[in-house]
Amino acid sequence: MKVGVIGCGAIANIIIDHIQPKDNIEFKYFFDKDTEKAEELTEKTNGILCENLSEMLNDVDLVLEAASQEFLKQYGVEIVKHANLMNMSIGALMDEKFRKELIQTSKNNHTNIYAPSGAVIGVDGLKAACIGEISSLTLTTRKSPKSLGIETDKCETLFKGKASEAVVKYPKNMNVAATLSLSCKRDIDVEVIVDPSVDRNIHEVHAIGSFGEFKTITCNQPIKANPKTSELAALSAIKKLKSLNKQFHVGT
Ligand SMILES: NC(=O)C1=CN([C@@H]2O[C@H](COP(=O)(O)OP(=O)(O)OC[C@H]3O[C@@H](n4cnc5c(N)ncnc54)[C@H](OP(=O)(O)O)[C@@H]3O)[C@@H](O)[C@H]2O)C=CC1
Ligand SMILES: O=C([O-])CC(=O)C(=O)O
Repeated sequence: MKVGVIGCGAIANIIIDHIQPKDNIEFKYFFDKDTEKAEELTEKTNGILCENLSEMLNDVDLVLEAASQEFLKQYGVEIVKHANLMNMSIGALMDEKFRKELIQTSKNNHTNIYAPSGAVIGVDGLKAACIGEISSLTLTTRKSPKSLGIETDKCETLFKGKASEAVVKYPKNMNVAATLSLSCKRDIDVEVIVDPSVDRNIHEVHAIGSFGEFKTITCNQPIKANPKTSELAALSAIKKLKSLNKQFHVGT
């Protein structure tokens, strides 16, 4: 599988460091608006540096988007006309008009869109549970001021509302709210808490439905290069990428 990478920051670096020759995944093209970051990955992989997206589109099986919601909204539809898409900035897909256009275009062009579970556990169980009725589904995210990009010494709720609003207000911190929402086709209830006493990115999910009830707490190790982002997000993409070459699939 030949892959083009858009966004050569924290997630892309972890992914590339973990993929081995036996995985049969070739990271070939790299683009980032920060050219130095793209150059670093190009050198590391002996790949090709791109000045724009179109330079890679006709020669890749899959584009890995690890850039931003803004990029995905602007170029996602163009990508799925040519190649499969793995997108990390899933918050962009809470925009229904964009999501429908993206999915319809991928259908028309026989390409696929993969959104890894990202920085939250339990998406597998939630997808299964949603076959039945879900009566309540909430996400409480607790992050340090550094992770949220603010300065404060007070622990307080910064936001309470729907996932669709959270991904707009916190585009670099609340993609998990979109993953949970889209995995069960509802705009879930979200609370964002800034807590100076934590050094992890913590996501608590509480689901109640006809299946029963579950509570999960993911205490994520932030990535040093970008404390907004948790290591698990990159690891979930690695697992998903590797699964695309496999015949045996465990879990939903
Ligand atoms: N699904 C999930 O659970 C999670 C998703 N994410 C999301 O994944 C994405 C990548 O995260 P991460 O690797 O930590 O981010 P980083 O900021 O470390 O890396 C992203 C890189 O992409 C570049 N970039 C941003 N917008 C564009 C654009 N329009 N065109 C070209 N390059 C662009 C950035 O440049 P610059 O720095 O100059 O903006 C940066 O170099 C983010 O959107 C993040 O919010 C993160 C964590 C969890
Ligand atoms: O990495 C995390 O903990 C979550 C995150 O940034 C996001 O959902 O965008």
